[in-house]
Amino acid sequence: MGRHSRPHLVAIDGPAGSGKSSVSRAVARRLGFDYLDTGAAYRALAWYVLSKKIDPADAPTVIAALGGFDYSIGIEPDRYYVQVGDTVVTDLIREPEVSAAVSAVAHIPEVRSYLTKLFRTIAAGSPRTGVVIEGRDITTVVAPEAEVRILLTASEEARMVRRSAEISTQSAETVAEQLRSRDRADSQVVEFMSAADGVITVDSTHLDFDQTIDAVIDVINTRREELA
Ligand SMILES: Nc1ncnc2c1ncn2[C@@H]1O[C@H](COP(=O)(O)OP(=O)(O)OP(=O)(O)O)[C@@H](O)[C@H]1O
Ligand SMILES: Nc1ccn([C@@H]2O[C@H](COP(=O)(O)O)[C@@H](O)[C@H]2O)c(=O)n1
Repeated sequence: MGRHSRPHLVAIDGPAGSGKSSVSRAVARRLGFDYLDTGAAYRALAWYVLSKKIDPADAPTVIAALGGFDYSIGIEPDRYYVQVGDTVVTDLIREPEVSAAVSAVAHIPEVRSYLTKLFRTIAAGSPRTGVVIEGRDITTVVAPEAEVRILLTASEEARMVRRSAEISTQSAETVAEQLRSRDRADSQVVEFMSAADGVITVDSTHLDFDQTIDAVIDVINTRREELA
């Protein structure tokens, strides 16, 4: 794929466990786009501050630590990795300690503006024709100008069932409570439970994984036709 002036953006937001990462990655693969997981950067920063024994809620110290936060992420759907310095943290950032700490760093406005700039730079540098970028504030803050903006949602019950099917080391109740409390904490700083103006909702509660991918692709195709 040759260089182009600016990749097309598909912005996808939604609550924890709604399928943003898995669906976005599959959609990107189908379209030949790159895929940018923005939650990975918040998680990697949480991992980094924990590794430095910094309290994730100590805003001035977390902000000071941003200078040493050497972050990289793979945006090709089939070459996904997350790295901080020399350490590959792809799996480490999914550990429960990191999930429990991530909302605290995400609450810090300086962290949000720092990472927002980073996401824009990474997306703009994609050599592909488009990037699917997913998170909590992509449709509203990171890329409100995206050609396609989607809120991917599912009932709380469906999200809990899907997430607890993935995690065998914790009880279903623990997984559900962690998901709920992360959504509660995140909702204090970003709006991702309801769609902003111009954002299309895809509710996957009664769709299986492949049907959800098809529903997202349908929204993208319809929007492209409208813009053509
Ligand atoms: N429509 C669907 N039907 C069944 N399972 C699904 C569906 N969509 C996603 N899943 C599964 O739900 C689980 C959670 O999805 P995923 O990790 O992509 O969510 P997420 O929104 O990125 O979560 P988080 O914000 O917590 O990282 C995964 O196991 C995924 O395969
Ligand atoms: N655009 C975003 C993306 C993520 N966050 C914060 O990161 C956490 C982890 O995100 P996952 O998508 O991997 O679950 C999330 O709970 C938020 O605290 C964010 O603030 N904005």
